[in-house]
Amino acid sequence: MRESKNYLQDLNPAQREAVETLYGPLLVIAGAGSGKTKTLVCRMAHLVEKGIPPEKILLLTFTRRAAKEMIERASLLLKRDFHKVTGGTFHSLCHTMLRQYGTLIGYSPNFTLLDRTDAEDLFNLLKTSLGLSDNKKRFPKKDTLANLYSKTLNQEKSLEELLDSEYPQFLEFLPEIQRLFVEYKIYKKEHQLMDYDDLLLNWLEILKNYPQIRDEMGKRFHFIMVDEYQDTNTLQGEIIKYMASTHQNVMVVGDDSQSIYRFRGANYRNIFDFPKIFPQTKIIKLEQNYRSTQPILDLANVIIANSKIKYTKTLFTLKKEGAKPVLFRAKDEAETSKFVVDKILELREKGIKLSQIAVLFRSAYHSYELEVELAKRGIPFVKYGGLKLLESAHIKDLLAFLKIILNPRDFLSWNRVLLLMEGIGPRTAEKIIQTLKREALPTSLNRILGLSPSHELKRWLELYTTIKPYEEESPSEILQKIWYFYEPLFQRIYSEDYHRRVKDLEGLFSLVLKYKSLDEFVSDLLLEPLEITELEGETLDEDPLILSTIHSAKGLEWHTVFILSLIEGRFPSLYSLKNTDDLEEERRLFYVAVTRAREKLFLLSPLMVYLPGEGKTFAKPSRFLTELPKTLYEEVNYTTPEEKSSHIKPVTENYMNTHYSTELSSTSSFKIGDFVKHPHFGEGEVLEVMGEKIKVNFISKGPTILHLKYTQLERLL
Ligand SMILES: Nc1ncnc2c1ncn2[C@@H]1O[C@H](COP(=O)(O)OP(=O)(O)OP(=O)(O)O)[C@@H](O)[C@H]1O
Repeated sequence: MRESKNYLQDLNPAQREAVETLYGPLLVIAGAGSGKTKTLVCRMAHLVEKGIPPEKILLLTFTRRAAKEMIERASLLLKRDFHKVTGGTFHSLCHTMLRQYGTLIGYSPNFTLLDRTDAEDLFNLLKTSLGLSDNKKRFPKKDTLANLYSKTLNQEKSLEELLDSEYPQFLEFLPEIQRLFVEYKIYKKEHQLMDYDDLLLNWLEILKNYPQIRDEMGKRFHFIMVDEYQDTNTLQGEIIKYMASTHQNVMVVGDDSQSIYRFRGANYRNIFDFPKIFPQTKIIKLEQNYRSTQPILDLANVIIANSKIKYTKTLFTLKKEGAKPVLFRAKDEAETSKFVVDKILELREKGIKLSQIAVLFRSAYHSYELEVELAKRGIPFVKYGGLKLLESAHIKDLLAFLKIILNPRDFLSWNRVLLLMEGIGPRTAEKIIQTLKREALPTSLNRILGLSPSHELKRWLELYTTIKPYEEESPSEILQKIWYFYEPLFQRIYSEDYHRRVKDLEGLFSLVLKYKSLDEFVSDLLLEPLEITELEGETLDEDPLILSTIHSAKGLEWHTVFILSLIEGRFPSLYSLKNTDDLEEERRLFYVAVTRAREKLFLLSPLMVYLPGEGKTFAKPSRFLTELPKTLYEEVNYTTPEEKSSHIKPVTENYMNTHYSTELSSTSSFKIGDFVKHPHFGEGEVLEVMGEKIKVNFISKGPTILHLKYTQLERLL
């Protein structure tokens, strides 16, 4: 919805108060769909209307795209240019500031950013050089080490405490891990590298130790606004404290019930601690929801009412009418997919655009079955939240080339680049790197060429020494040159699927055209990794249906929302079941999913799912479903349109229970002597039937007791 010129009059009293409170600390607790984005946009416009120059405003958001959109909306509102507002993520702010002020702590302006996999590779490298990978087979792997390191910084826990609670099997390696972490820090500093956490840590260090920088920041950004405050981490909370210390003009907006990034270090307590850091804080709650109908909100309110710590708020709406959310418990995922696709087609016939419908899920793989069905029935869709572009090897290759152009001392990237070349293995790569460490290019050119006869190395070094990233060449010209060199290597290395991969590269080539500096291009790619779908840009006849993980659906809304796989072990996810805090986060995730729907909500919970190694297995309905009073939703039975003309019928008794028990009794009708087949253990003979349990003598593993409820056996004779 576009704001009108009389934007203040469009606001409700709470929103208006938030917009008109310009000075001092302000905490806005905004329920889902209560107009927090609208409030931020209007406040930004109001600041400028009151004479504040846009360059004095800092807007921190969860994604760069969100900041850009808000700034555009504010400028439309006042019909004024807002491009001087500084908007972006915490990481991008810190990155910009460190390029400018990093020299204070020993970093040159062209330091290199390490993404997560680079950080893991560095751990591997150091592990080998410290001799920790050879003898100690059970030493933690590189991803565990990177994860642990990041957690020690973000969770205010010592390494020992973290190991004790999460990886007790590695406690015996405490001194070695500690040493590794020290080496990791030294290496980064020596080679001008910063990982994602360093961006926050280093900027915070400068803010803490240099009062003159705090003053400078206070003058530069006289008004600070932070969106999605519930998903900031402890370091980000501290950065805000220092950035606003001279004037305290800081507004943060968030919804504690929508905090879903704990697993990445977010600390939802930040929102509760804000008034402690800024004792003058004014708190405003936004509780009127403009998005969903009352029946959807009733469900959402019950879900979150069970949360342990929260700012109590109850969402209400003036949209009282509306259909109750629908629960459908299909026989299996195939039936779920058919149901979802039939409903989507029905909605499309009623005039709802596909792009106004979203299918949400906890993990990207939950939609695989549905994707097949959609493809079969010719429904166009895009999927968000899957693989990030940066995780694909070919993009990492290209980035490595760009990174060594920007920072010749980025030896991690040198290593990747060298290993791509024919005739160069790890030992030669190491020799070349040692030479480069002693003597930079082009002086060391002949010495390096003497280390390997590889033609590709020769071609690369000749090209490398001619590229001048900080002078006349544009980022797109540089990328073209690299591609010219890399293309034959790319076709050789990825010979099986380079046709598919080349599509991502095409996207990258169109993206680079927008950039004037190579440094900015590389930093942006690393700071906000694009999803593959964002680059595909295929032209379709019709806007596609949205498939998305719930994390990627944050902040968005659709006419109709389907939520898949509401079963134990999937949603809530398996890893969360042991820990109350993780389980709480899953609940909030469910709340986020439900509150994305404007008019219609479908909850899907199949009775059986396919588990690798287990075959088809009975599924337990999600605890989030069983907690809900039955009056809040309508459970439906379903037969496909081919089977019946009226395809949805309300269920009179509890469909799930009856259906479930019939399946059970039919499976328990085995008798002694039956030959059966198990998807994992293979064939065997029934020795004993004990109620819901059965004892089978498998050819592969001998007598085994199985629980019929959780296993799938097929009778062979
Ligand atoms: N005062 C208002 N009058 C009419 N519509 C409003 C008002 N405030 C917000 N809306 C509408 O409500 C919807 C939700 O608003 P918005 O996206 O700003 O919510 P949000 O708080 O950011 O949601 P969430 O946190 O759930 O993502 C939008 O369509 C917006 O235009």
